[in-house]
Amino acid sequence: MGSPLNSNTTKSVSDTAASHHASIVTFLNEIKATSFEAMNAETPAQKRSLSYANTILQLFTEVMEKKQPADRVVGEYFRLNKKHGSKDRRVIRESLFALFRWWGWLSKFSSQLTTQTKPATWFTMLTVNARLESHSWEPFIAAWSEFADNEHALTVDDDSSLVSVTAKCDWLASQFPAIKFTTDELVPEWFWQTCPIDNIEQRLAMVEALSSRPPIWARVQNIETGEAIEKLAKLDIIATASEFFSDSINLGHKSINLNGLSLYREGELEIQDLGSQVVGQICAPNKDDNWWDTCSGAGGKSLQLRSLMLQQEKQAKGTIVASDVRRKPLEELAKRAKRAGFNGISASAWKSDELPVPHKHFDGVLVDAPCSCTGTWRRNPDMRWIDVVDSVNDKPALQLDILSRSSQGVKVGGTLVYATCSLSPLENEAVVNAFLAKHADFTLEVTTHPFTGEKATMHTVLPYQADTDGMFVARMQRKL
Ligand SMILES: C[S@@+](CC[C@H](N)C(=O)[O-])C[C@H]1O[C@@H](n2cnc3c(N)ncnc32)[C@H](O)[C@@H]1O
Repeated sequence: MGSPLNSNTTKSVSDTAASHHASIVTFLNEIKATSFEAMNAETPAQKRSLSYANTILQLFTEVMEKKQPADRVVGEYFRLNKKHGSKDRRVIRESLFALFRWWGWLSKFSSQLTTQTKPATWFTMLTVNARLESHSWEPFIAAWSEFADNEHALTVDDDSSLVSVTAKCDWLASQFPAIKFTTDELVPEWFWQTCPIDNIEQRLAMVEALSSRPPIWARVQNIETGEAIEKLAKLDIIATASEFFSDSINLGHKSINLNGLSLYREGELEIQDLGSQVVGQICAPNKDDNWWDTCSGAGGKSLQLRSLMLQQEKQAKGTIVASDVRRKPLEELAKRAKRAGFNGISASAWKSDELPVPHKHFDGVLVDAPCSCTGTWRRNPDMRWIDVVDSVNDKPALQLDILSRSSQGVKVGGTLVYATCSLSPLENEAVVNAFLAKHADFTLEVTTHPFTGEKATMHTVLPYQADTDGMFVARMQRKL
């Protein structure tokens, strides 16, 4: 990766992004103000496609205007609107998330399709969106295309030809020759400012990964991985073992009702992205170690650390203290630990700047710091359009503060691990280097990147290396 640019440049990018966002919200509200009833819907498919178009518009506008996560907005909508069946939900949900995935291109229509009315532009967006994703609800796509009243049919001869972002970009250019499209613009410009990648191939691989969904990754606990795969197969869930960690499985892309799985209810399966699992593997706790997970949230990594101890010995004496400034996630961790039947995990909330644990006490301290979460954009494509450059720039001071305070818990000879799910060197290498500059008693250790085999002191797990979220991890040791 290159080095992030200076604050003047990011300020001008930030101003441009804010004014673009405001004009998009105005555009969406203008469409909302017009009535789709004026469209001449005759067939049942046309009527239903209008209703979908309207719902998707309401939800999309709400996410963009209120800057609230799409998952929360759509979840609340379906909670309040029980009329939708499972097919309706699928069309609405998948179209909505896809709009965010391709918004870097689709948003251009708002200002550059000047020959269309605004509602017709919305139908063009929905049609192109469905084509880019190769969605299968053809009667509704055909209806959207008719309402769009386009000079082009917006069809794809062979869906299998649109497999890469480059192919999609070429198809789009062929449909709209007057508009210029590039693959870089599928993520906001500020991403490239804060996560600069000079190498063109790596840049394209990053866009490709951020424009597709990763599979559901899970960790198997208490039982053998093969046994878990067999139990899932009996329920028609095809799971495959990961080639990297013996307790990891890939559950594919279909959503799963976890509470319907006895494997999950009995604590033998925990959902955890494979990239996130790298962090526990780099911590590599010994069976009788005492670890402190200082930003535990609901404890995804606390559970992993304990599981790694128990894999070494069923009666492993090791312990984990989990801390967070929020109480609710710690309560959730207690439930998950109970479900797994894990003893040895306790909670101690941060209530002030004072350590909630003894000084120089722990064999290992994990700081999974709050961050911009750019590494999780594959799962939350909306975040790239509702977050701003400050979501990166605001974090390093807090991250350094948490890392410095947490480091006091490490005993001499003990391990300190810093991790984020950010792809930005500002939140990663720069924070570790700033910490080391003030803490001569800590030194970096060389570790091996599990996916690439590279040996280095700091690793960024890139989403395209093993079809995961992005993560950063660095391991240090206290010398004095
Ligand atoms: C990246 S998330 C942790 C995810 C978690 N470790 C997991 O594996 O599921 C960061 C966590 O840091 C917590 N946090 C935010 N500010 C904090 C602070 N000043 N001190 C400690 N934790 C903080 C947040 O509440 C959040 O749960």
